[in-house]
Amino acid sequence: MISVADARAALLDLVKPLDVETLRLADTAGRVLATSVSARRDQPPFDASAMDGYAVNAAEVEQHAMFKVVGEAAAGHGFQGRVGAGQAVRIFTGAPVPQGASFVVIQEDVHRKGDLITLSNDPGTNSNIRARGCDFAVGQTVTAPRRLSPADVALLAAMNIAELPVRRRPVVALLSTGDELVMPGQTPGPDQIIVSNTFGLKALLEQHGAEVRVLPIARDTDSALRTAFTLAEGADLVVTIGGASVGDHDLVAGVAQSLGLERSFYKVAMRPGKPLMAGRFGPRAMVGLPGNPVSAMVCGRLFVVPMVEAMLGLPDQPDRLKRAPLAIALPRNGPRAHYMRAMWTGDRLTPFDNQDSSLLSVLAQAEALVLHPPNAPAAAVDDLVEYLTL
Ligand SMILES: Nc1nc2c(c(=O)[nH]1)N[C@H]1C(S)=C(S)[C@@H](COP(=O)(O)OP(=O)(O)OC[C@H]3O[C@@H](n4cnc5c(N)ncnc54)[C@H](O)[C@@H]3O)O[C@H]1N2
Ligand code: MOO
Repeated sequence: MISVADARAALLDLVKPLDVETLRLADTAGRVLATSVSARRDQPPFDASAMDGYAVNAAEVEQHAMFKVVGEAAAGHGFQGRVGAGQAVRIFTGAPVPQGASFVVIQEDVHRKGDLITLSNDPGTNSNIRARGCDFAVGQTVTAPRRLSPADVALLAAMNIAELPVRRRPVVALLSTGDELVMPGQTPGPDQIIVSNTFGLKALLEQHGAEVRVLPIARDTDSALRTAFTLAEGADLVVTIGGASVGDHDLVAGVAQSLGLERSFYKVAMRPGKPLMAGRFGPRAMVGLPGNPVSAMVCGRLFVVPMVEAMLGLPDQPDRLKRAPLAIALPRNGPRAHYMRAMWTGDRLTPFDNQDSSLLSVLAQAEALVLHPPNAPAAAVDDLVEYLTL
């Protein structure tokens, strides 16, 4: 058995950043920017009015001052002349501030009669002008690698970048094995259950940017597994679920090795998830997840998500554990790192009583995984523990 940290390092060794593709800006949300890009313009490209009102020379602004309105500046239609002494230009939000003007008096502070305005209220000291380039200036960069948020996409649009270099999404083939499994919506036999891990992992990995292919469930025979593996052709990563343990029907390792898997490890000192396996499988990586549903999901979160991120070219961020006090005591731990499903009780964490790795109802309620390290002594109420937010 190897440690969680060694398993993580070995898994990251199996993958590398994928190719770069160019996409239209509108298709890039959630994708990972592969090369830094720079603004092609200043924003705003001119000094712009932030309010609807009247553009005047700041030196002339005082309560009761009067101006003659000589023209109009609207967004998309600037005023072409110059604002002279005693003059004002009617201006709207987003319009270029005309030459000669340096202050926008909001219309609420103005009394207008015909072409004449009087500053009826104190206009204050805020000029209501957004200086050219105050948002960003030409050449300002958005630095890669970066997963693009909706706000990033808006920023890149404003920078006039219509196409972007992004990493190809890693294709992950998910292969569930077991005679007991049927798809949701089917009628299970008396000894059967509904496959669940595939759906949880698909959701998890898609959330982190993978393109997931769900392969048909493989029966517990060598030939069914062989066929299933051939369907993973073209994937960057094959993830098997189940059949990883030591039982007579746990065939995954044997079949994969007969097809050329170079195993890099088998078994990790953790709970849940001990019978985790991984290796290089021809041109792709393979991870064999344990079948117990919580084990598969926890290993997916701790190990497969970082592999997806590495293929997307994102920097390795060893799961940054936070610390919080315990709401209940914990017994001493054995030799495996225990990732305990827990929920918040105020600002303290309460691991669930039942940590069995089959309990999806507990996992679904859990808000955090509390890490009880290998061979840790018993922990008391209010002792600080490390945790990972789910
Ligand atoms: N003698 C030993 N037995 C077991 C050991 C051990 O060390 N010695 N380890 C246990 C641990 S820990 C785990 S975890 C499991 C892992 O077993 P497998 O990876 O071989 O998984 P299966 O036996 O195929 O299934 C376990 C359990 O999970 C259900 N399952 C499987 N796949 C799915 C799926 N896609 N969706 C929903 N549920 C699934 C399956 O029906 C079983 O109930 O081994 C222990 N045994
Ligand atoms: O390692 Mo198993 O995953 O505890 O049920």
